[in-house]
Parts: sequence; C-alpha cells; structure tokens
Amino acid sequence: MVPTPAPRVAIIVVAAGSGTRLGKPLPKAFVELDGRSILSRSLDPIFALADPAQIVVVAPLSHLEQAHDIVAHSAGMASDACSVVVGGDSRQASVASGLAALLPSIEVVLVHDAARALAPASLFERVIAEVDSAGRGVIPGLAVSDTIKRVDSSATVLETVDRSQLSAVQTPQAFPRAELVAAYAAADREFTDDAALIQHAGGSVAIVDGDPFAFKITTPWDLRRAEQLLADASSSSRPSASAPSVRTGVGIDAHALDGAQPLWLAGLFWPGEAGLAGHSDGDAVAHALCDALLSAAGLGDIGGIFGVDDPRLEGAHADVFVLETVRLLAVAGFAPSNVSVQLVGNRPRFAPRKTEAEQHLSALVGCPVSVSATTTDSLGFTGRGEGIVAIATALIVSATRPAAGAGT
Ligand SMILES: Nc1ccn([C@@H]2O[C@H](COP(=O)(O)OP(=O)(O)OP(=O)(O)O)[C@@H](O)[C@H]2O)c(=O)n1
Ligand SMILES: C[C@](O)(CO)[C@H](O)COP(=O)(O)O
Repeated sequence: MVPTPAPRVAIIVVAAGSGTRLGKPLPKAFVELDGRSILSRSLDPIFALADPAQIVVVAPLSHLEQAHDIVAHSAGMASDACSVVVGGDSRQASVASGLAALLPSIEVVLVHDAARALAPASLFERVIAEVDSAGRGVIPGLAVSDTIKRVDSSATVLETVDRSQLSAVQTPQAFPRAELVAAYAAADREFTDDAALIQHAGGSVAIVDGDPFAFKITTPWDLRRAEQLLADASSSSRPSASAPSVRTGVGIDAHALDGAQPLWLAGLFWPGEAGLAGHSDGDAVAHALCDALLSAAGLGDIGGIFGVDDPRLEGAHADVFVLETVRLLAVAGFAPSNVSVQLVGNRPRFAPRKTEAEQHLSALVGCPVSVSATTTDSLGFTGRGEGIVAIATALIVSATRPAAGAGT
C-alpha cells in the first residue's frame, strides 16, 4: 500500500478569538452562520484544495471539544492530517500555538482567520502558488475604495492619505515556514497580522489580489452580510419558490402476452382478454407512467425502486406502484403536473374504456393523465400480437414539501 506523502503545506486556522466586537455570548468561531458555525464554514475551502495540507485549528480552551467535532465532521477521511490546539490571549499568541504543532515536512505555512469564513479556495490556491514562486511571504489585499484621512486624538482631520499606496489586507497569509517560525521566535511585541511580524524581523512580503468574499466577520453587520451572501448563493442554485422549476420525464415498458393471466392495463381489469407476463400484473401503461414520473424527478426507474422479484409485489396492480411513485416525488420536492401515455398493441380495444382509465389513473397520480392506444399495422412483436408496449411522458413541478403534520 503506497503511504500518503507527508504534506508540504500547513494551514493554521486561528479560531480562538472571543469576538467582542460581534457581541455574541460565545466565541465568534462558534457563532452560527446560515445553519453552521463560522469555523465549520471557514474549513470548506481548505478541504476543497487540490493538494492535501496539514490543518491546525487554534481554538479557545472552552470550546476545544466542539472544535474537534467540527474539524472531524469537515475533514471526514482527511482527519488524520488535522489537529486542534489551544489558542492564546492574542491572535499572535494563537498563531504561535499553531506553529508549535507543525509537522517536520512542512515548508510553507498559511495563517488564516476563521472569521474570514467565506474566503474561497481560489484565494488559498493563489497565495500558495505565489509564495512558491516568490520565495517570500505573500498576503492578499484589496484596493481601498474609500478616501482615507489621518486624524488626531481630538478627531481633527490631519491629512488625506494617498490610497493608491494602500491595501486592505486579508488572510490566508502565506510564508516560508523557516522564516515565519524565526520571526515568531524573535517577536518582541504584538502585531495585528503575520506580515507585520515578518517585516519587523527584516523579511519581505508581496501582495496579491484578495477576494471580496474574504472579508472578516467582525461586527453584527458583517455577520448579516455573510448570511445574505450565503442565502443568495443558495437561492441562485435552487428553483425559486415564485418560479417553480419544471421537469419532463419519459418512460417505456413492454410485456409479453400470457393467456394464462388476467389482463390488467391502465389500472383496470379487462375481462376475457389475454393477460401480460410479469412479476406484477404486467400493467405496461402503469409502469411506463411510473418510469416517466421517476425519470423526471431524477429518481431512477421502477425496477430500481421496486425491484423485479419482491414477493410482496407479486401480481401487484397499478395503485401500488403509482401511489408509491407519487410519494417519492413529494419527498424529493416535486408534484406531477400531467402525464401522457400511449399504448401500442392489437388488444384490448381501448377506446370504450379510455375515459374510465384516464379518470382512474388521474385519481391515483393526482394530475391529469391522458391515455391513447394505437397499433403498428401488424409490424413487430406488438403487431404480431406477442405483447404490448406503453410509452409515457410526464411533466412535474417543484413543490414545497408539506409542513410536517400539515395534513400528513
Ligand atoms: N486570542 C485570539 C484572538 C483572535 N484570534 C483569531 O484571529 C482572527 C481575527 O481576529 P478577530 O476578527 O479580531 O477576532 P476576535 O479577536 O475574536 O474579535 P474581537 O477583536 O472583536 O474580540 C479570528 O479568526 C480570531 O478567532 C485567535 O485565534 N485568538
Ligand atoms: C489578520 C487580519 O485579518 C489581516 O487583516 C487582521 O489584522 C486581524 O485583525 P483583528 O483585529 O485581529 O481582527
């Protein structure tokens, strides 16, 4: 068995802050963001990276176990390359705790704020690529769009700063490991980011394009902005409630004639007619209808759902298959809109019971079902009276699921 190569890159995710400015009753990394914790969301792009990395999450002592659970859930199979360590009283102290957990194989270290929970994987890839080519620290930044003033302690404006020389710096910040570890070992004061500490130690840092989604969740307004961005992303990938999505499906079923069996077709019993062979009652119309509905919803087909030899379905009639199919669509968030089935065969004479069959199937499906019949002018196995084929199409629409208990 080929051993997994030791990782070259490590990502330290600092998540041990108290989140004072956010004003929540728990550490910021554990505040819920659209159903999951900020920490959990911050790990999404990291586990999406093409190359595996060592991941060190720095958490508050009070939430160490919860951090372990979040990391294990996010990492899945990759959890062996992850660890959780206790943070310190400052961001810098927390980064130092992360550095102490690095594997010997690590050559490049990224330091990332869990508070920048929406930073995309592309940003991580960008700083990793740049630090490899530049051989020095690399940090992401965005151009400053506001006019920046220098002010004094009495709130008097002193001067306008040339914003063309400014960058709003983000994370992840990437550094050669040896340089970052040495800078931390020599640190004699606190800095607000790792690049400042590297420069204080005489190192050089390059800047690359940041990403608007890598904003730091600091205040309640930032949290609402993050929630809205996630809601927008989710709704754009889901059919909107106001414009339900529409889907079509197709189904076909064929059964050989078996004169020893009674004929059931389109959910009706046909006295005096030769039946159809099959594990169930062989109702090709009902089976094609189910396949059309299932295919429209992307739920497979009648064989995959019901099997072909389930003893409970021996001789089963249309209602068993149709009602279960409609239930599966509802669970998947769809409702049938209409179904059309065409029967191909020499027998039975369908026209006299067309309306009865349509009414019966429409009642089962819960939408209009049209059934027509034709022959092949003696061509093929249906034309020779050896069997019957049914072809169906279905239209379904997205439907909000009934609230639990709402008439269910
Ligand atoms: N002692 C600390 C302080 C901060 N951080 C982390 O550093 C990142 C950036 O810090 P910030 O956004 O300021 O977080 P907080 O310090 O929690 O916020 P506040 O300043 O409002 O208390 C965050 O992901 C935070 O969890 C940390 O790991 N350990
Ligand atoms: C590291 C950082 O996110 C880069 O902009 C920023 O310096 C963190 O500052 P904070 O006061 O710890 O949020």
